[in-house]
Amino acid sequence: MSLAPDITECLARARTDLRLGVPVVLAAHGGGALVLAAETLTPARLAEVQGLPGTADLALTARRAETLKARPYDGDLARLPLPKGAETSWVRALADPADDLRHPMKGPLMARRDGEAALHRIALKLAKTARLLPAALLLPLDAPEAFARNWNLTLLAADDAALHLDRFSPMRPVVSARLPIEVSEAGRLHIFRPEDGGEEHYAVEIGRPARDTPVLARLHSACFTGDVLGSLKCDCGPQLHAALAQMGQEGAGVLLYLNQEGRGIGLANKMRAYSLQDQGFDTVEANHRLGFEDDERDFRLGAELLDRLGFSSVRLLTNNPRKIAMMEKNGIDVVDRVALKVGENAHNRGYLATKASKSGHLL
Ligand SMILES: Nc1nc2c(ncn2[C@@H]2O[C@H](COP(=O)(O)OP(=O)(O)OP(=O)(O)O)[C@@H](O)[C@H]2O)c(=O)[nH]1
Ligand SMILES: [Zn+2]
Repeated sequence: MSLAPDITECLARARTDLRLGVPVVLAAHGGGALVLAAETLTPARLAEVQGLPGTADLALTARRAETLKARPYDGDLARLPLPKGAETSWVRALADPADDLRHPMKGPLMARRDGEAALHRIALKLAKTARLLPAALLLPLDAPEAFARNWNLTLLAADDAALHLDRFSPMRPVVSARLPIEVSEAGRLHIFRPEDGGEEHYAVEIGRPARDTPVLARLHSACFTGDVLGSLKCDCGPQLHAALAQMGQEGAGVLLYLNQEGRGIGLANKMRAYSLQDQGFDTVEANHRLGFEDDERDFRLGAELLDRLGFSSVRLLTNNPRKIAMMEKNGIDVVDRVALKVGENAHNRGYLATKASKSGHLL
């Protein structure tokens, strides 16, 4: 047992560093890279990078690259060499689609074909899991360990980082307590905390659901705008309340409140997507223009929490077939799908139609 942080803990530190604008260092066999998140890049740090030997690359996801008409030669990402004397505004304009329509001509952008993209891939995953824009600046380093030590930067072994970024973090129960709520006086709230320092997630148990029969269950992804503010742009608020009400009526159920805001891109990025939707893009196109996939959520989480609570089979309240498939794949038997069609209005009609036509939601 060592007092030093392990790779999971170093990854958590790295995410915090990137959110602050502090660079991190990736070490690979025979070299490495300095990584800075595009969203938090400052002119001072960019100038430091430009004063170092070598040329930095801006790594963008293939989704963002396609919008910018840059070739994603690496398949899932593109590497764009930082032009000499480029300012943070160049990086920002490529990373953030806010001004795409006002200033469409950003290119021609010549993506790199030579060299390796493994470190760039790790950097983009780090930026995504830090809930930042998925774009990062990488400068090759000959001696990453010495560089990190010299500048007091978080150092990550690239192989370990790649492995752990794809791994699902175990969830630990923290506490549970009685919580009488409107739909049922017999409510109980459980708090779970992931070992990787990520967001906590919650489970609301209604009544005393038996563990040996299928439980009425809802996997609800956090939506601050819908759940709390009553936003009319989506159906989340009405779905949350209808699910709880049905559990109250039946006297038993479990609602998982998963902190995967904005289908896993975070609230700031969701608001960026809303801003793009005001420019005429639908919910899926907006995610793509930002550089994200349609849905960045990991539903292994829901299965893990149900398992932790002792449930192995559910009647799932959802219109999303992916949720059903992920439950089945991860050992939870979905004996029934219970449709949850509530809250359609003039503002969210297009959004619901897009979810049905592009994301396969059941009507
Ligand atoms: N990125 C993005 N996320 C959105 C948008 N509108 C709503 N969301 C998020 O979408 C998620 C909706 O989650 P769920 O309620 O689980 O909905 P679902 O996947 O459609 O599945 P069911 O409701 O079970 O049918 C929440 O995390 C919302 O914050 C949007 O336009 N863009
Ligand atoms: Zn919502």
